[in-house]
Amino acid sequence: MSIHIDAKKGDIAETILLPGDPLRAKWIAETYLENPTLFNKVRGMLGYTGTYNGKSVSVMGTGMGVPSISIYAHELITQFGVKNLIRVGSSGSYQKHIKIRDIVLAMAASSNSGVNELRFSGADYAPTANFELFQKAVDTAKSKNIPIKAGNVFTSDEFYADDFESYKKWSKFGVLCVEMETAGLYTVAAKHNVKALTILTISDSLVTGEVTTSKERETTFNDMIEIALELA
Ligand SMILES: O=P(O)(O)O[C@H]1O[C@H](CO)[C@@H](O)[C@H]1O
Ligand SMILES: O=c1cc[nH]c(=O)[nH]1
Repeated sequence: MSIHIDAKKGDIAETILLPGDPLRAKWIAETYLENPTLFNKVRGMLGYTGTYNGKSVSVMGTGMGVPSISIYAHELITQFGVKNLIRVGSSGSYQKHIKIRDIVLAMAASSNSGVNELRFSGADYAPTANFELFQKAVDTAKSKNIPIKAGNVFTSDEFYADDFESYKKWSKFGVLCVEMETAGLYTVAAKHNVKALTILTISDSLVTGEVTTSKERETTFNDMIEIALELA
C-alpha cells in the first residue's frame, strides 16, 4: 500500500492505462478487461487489473492536472513496479485540421506548469514520449485502420484560461491540442527510466467551439483505448 493506492505489490500490472476520469477507468475495465478486479478506491480513484488478450493490464484514474498525475505515476512506478504508463485522455483542439474525435499521440508536451521550471532551476526541459511505445502505437493504429495525428501538445495548469485567445500563440507554433497531465507524466517516467505515452481523443475544439458531453468523454473514445491496450 502507498499513501494514495490501496494495493499490494503484484496487484498492479506492469502496463497501466491512465485516464484522468476514474469513471472512464471503470468503463474501460468493464468493457475491455477479462476478470477485472478493483485494487484501489482511495479518494475514489478507481483502479482495476484484468487481462486483455491473455496479458495482464491495469487501468486507473489519475485525477486532473500535473500534481495529481505526478503523485499517482510516482507511486505506481516506485511502489508497484509499473513500467509502461499510457495516458488515455480527452483534449481540446488548437488547430482547424484537428477535429472532434480525432486521435492525437503526444510526441512532446509544452507546458505552463511551474514544476519543471522549479526542478531544473529555470532551464527548459522537453518532456517527450517513449519512442518504443510511440512507434508501437503508430503501427497498431495503422493495422486497425485508425487514423492518427501526432505532435506537440500543450499541458496546461488552467482549464478555464483568463485569456481565452492565448491558445493562438501555441497554435501558431504548431501545438496540436491542450490537456492537463502529459508534461508531468513524461517527466516522472523519464526520472525513473520507465516508458510513457499519451494518447488523446479530441473532445472539444477551441477553434470551432464544438464540444462533446461528459458522458461521451466517460464512455466512448473506443479507438484510443483499443490502441492503448495493444501496447501491453
Ligand atoms: O479526460 P482527461 O483524461 O481527464 O483529460 C482532460 O480532461 C480534464 C479536463 O476536463 C483534464 O484532466 C484534461 O487533461
Ligand atoms: O484540458 C482540456 C481537455 C479538454 N479540453 C480542453 O479544452 N482542455
